[in-house]
Order: sequence, then C-alpha cells, then structure tokens
Amino acid sequence: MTELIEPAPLTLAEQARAALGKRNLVLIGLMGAGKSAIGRMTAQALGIPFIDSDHEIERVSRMSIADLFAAYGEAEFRALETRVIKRLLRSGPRVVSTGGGAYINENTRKHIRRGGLTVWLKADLDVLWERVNKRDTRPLLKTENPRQTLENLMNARYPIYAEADLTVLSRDVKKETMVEEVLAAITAARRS
Ligand SMILES: Nc1ncnc2c1ncn2[C@@H]1O[C@H](COP(=O)(O)OP(=O)(O)O)[C@@H](O)[C@H]1O
Ligand SMILES: O=C(O)C1=C[C@@H](OP(=O)(O)O)[C@@H](O)[C@H](O)C1
Ligand SMILES: [Mg+2]
Repeated sequence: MTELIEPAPLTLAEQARAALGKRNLVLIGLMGAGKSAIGRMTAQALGIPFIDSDHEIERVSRMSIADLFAAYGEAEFRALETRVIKRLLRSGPRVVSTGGGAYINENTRKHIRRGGLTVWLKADLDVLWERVNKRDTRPLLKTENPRQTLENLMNARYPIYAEADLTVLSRDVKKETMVEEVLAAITAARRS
C-alpha cells in the first residue's frame, strides 16, 4: 500500500519569506518604536541578513551617532545616512532597520521606496517615551522637555511614515508577538 505523505504546511515565517522574494524589508518609525530590536528578530525568523543603518553609520564613521551629531551637525549626519542606506539597499533580500529620521529626508525616502517593502512600526507617545527615556543616546532628545520634543516629532513625522507599504502597531506586547505581526503583514500584503 502506498502512503500518501501530505507536505507540511508552510510556517508564517516561510510564507512571509516567499512573499518578500528578493526585496528588502525596511523598518521605519519614530525613536523607540522597536525598529532595531524587532528588525533583528524578524531577519532571524526570515533567515535573511539584518543591518541597522545607525550601526552601519557608526561602523563606517568610527563614531557614535551622538558624537557625529555633536561634531558635524544633523545635516552632515543626514547626508551620510542617505549614502549608507542607498548602499545597504542595493542588494537583497535583507532586513534594514533605519534611524527614525531617515524616511523623513526626501532623498533617503526615495531610495527606501525604491529599495524595498516598507513597514512602519507605529506607536503612541506613552509607549515611545517609556522606552526612550531610559537611555540618553539620542541627540534629538537632548532638549529641555524631551517628551514634548518627541510629541512634536510625532506630529511632524506621522503623516510621512503613513506612506509606508505596511503599518504594524508597536505596543507593549512581547517582542515575539511584534515579529509575528510583521510577518503576518508581509504575508497578507501578497494576497491583497
Ligand atoms: N515590543 C516591545 N516590548 C518591550 N520593549 C521593546 C519592544 N520593542 C522594543 N523594545 C525596547 O525598546 C527600546 C527601543 O527599541 P529600539 O529597537 O532601539 O527602537 P528604535 O530602533 O525604533 O529606536 C529597546 O530597549 C528595545 O529593547
Ligand atoms: O529620529 C531621528 O531623527 C533619529 C533616530 C535615531 O535612530 P532610532 O530611531 O533607531 O532611535 C538616530 O538615527 C538618530 O538619533 C536620529
Ligand atoms: Mg534604532
């Protein structure tokens, strides 16, 4: 008697991987949204390389983001960020987590839109503030009222992040849950 062997159903990660194909997955969103942390874990789940643009900027400049801002100013940082992101997106598939301002820069946004599928990790102010106020590595928040600064950035940037291909709500759930939601969004995007 011949036995019929059913192929195992594809896991969510396998489905998302197939949907992504050769494209890059680019995470965008405000500081504290989880781009770096969730990006790394998503790449692991997909079995593709992960790169964080801020880490790459720090590697090539041999300076921290804070020192770069202090020594050369934001405009120079943005110019370097554009060059680095353009280069990172040249080949795929990869998961590229960007710094919060990357997608806001018109030139960088152009490269990101051409270079992959964009996912906005969208979070409310309380979630972001809770996460970013624990560290003082973010030069844009070295102001008298950093919570207000973060809120101002939200108001200015959210309409632009909203242009992303996909949006996933970032909140206080397990990071694994966030990864699953990103994978589900990629998979669903193929069907629609
Ligand atoms: N779902 C989550 N639950 C709890 N903490 C999170 C979650 N996602 C990210 N974090 C934490 O929030 C902080 C900011 O995340 P990070 O990935 O650096 O954000 P971004 O790169 O968007 O600025 C980190 O300490 C990270 O571990
Ligand atoms: O929002 C921004 O303009 C910035 C966000 C930071 O990255 P994260 O969003 O990963 O914190 C970093 O690129 C730099 O401090 C500027
Ligand atoms: Mg980051």
